[in-house]
Amino acid sequence: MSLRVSGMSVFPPVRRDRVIAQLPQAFRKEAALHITEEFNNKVRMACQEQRTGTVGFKISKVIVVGDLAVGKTCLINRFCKDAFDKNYKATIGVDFEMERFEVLGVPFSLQLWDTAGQERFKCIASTYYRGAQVVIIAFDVNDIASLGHAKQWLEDALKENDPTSVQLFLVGTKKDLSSPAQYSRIEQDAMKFAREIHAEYWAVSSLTGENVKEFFFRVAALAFETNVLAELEKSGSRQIGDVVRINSTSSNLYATKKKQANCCQ
Ligand SMILES: Nc1nc2c(ncn2[C@@H]2O[C@H](COP(=O)(O)OP(=O)(O)OP(=O)(O)O)[C@@H](O)[C@H]2O)c(=O)[nH]1
Ligand SMILES: [Mg+2]
Repeated sequence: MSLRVSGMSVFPPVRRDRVIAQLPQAFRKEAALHITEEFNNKVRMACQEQRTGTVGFKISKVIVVGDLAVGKTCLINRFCKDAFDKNYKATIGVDFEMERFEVLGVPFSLQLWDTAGQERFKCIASTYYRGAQVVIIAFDVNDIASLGHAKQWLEDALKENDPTSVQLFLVGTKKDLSSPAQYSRIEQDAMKFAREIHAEYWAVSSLTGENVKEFFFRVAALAFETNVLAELEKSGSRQIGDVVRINSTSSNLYATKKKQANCCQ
C-alpha cells in the first residue's frame, strides 16, 4: 500500500495542474449528477470570503469498485502518476493514493481507495468501503458482463455507507479498444443504468489518457461542492475555516482506519 501524504502540517502549494477554478462539465448531460454550469453560489461566496483564513484539512474518501481487470488501478495510476502498465497485476485487497487539489482557492484532497475486483480479495476490500463520499463503479466498455455486475458492486458499496449522501459515478474503461459503433451500443445501456441509479456516466481510456483528468476533476469538484454545502448547512453562520477542522467526512475516515486496524492484523 503506498501512502503519499506530503506536508501534513504546512501545505505546500498544490501542483499547478491540480487547480480547479471553474466547475468542470459532465461527460454527458443526459447522465450527470447535476447540470449547472458553475459552482453553487453559496459555495463560491464562502470560499472567496474565507480564502486567506482557511486552515486545516479538507478531504473526501473515494472508493473505486468493479470487476477484476476492468482497469481500476490503471485509471488511478494514469491520473496520479501519469503512467500506464499494459501488464495486469491484480490488486490484493486495496491500494491507496492521496491526490491534492485546490478548488476555488481552498486546499482539498481526494483519498482514492483502489479495491480488488477478484472474488477472493473482496472480503478484505469491502472492509474499506465505509465512510466513502464518492463511489466510482468501473466497467469495461468492451465487456457487457462487467456492466451487468455493476449493480452488485453498487449494492455492496452502499451497504457500508449512507446511500443518500454518496455521490455515484459509473465509468466505462478501455474506450480505446472499442470501435465507435460498438462503443455507442454499450453507451446506451450504460447511460440508462447510470440514470436508474442516479450516477454520473463517464467513458475513459487509461491507455491514451482520454477523459481521465477531466473525470477526476469533475469528481473532485462535485465532492468539494457537496462537502462545503453540507458543512455550511450544518454550521449556519460559522466560517469555512472552522468547517475544515471539524469535517464530518474526516471523522468517518478515522473510523475506517480504526476498523482497518482491527480487521487486518
Ligand atoms: N487497452 C487498454 N487496456 C487497459 C486500459 N486500462 C487497463 N487496461 C489493461 O487491463 C488490465 C487490467 O487493468 P487493471 O487496472 O490492473 O485492472 P483492475 O480493475 O485494477 O483489476 P483488479 O485489481 O484485479 O480488480 C491490464 O492489463 C491493463 O493494462 C485501457 O484504458 N486501455
Ligand atoms: Mg487493481
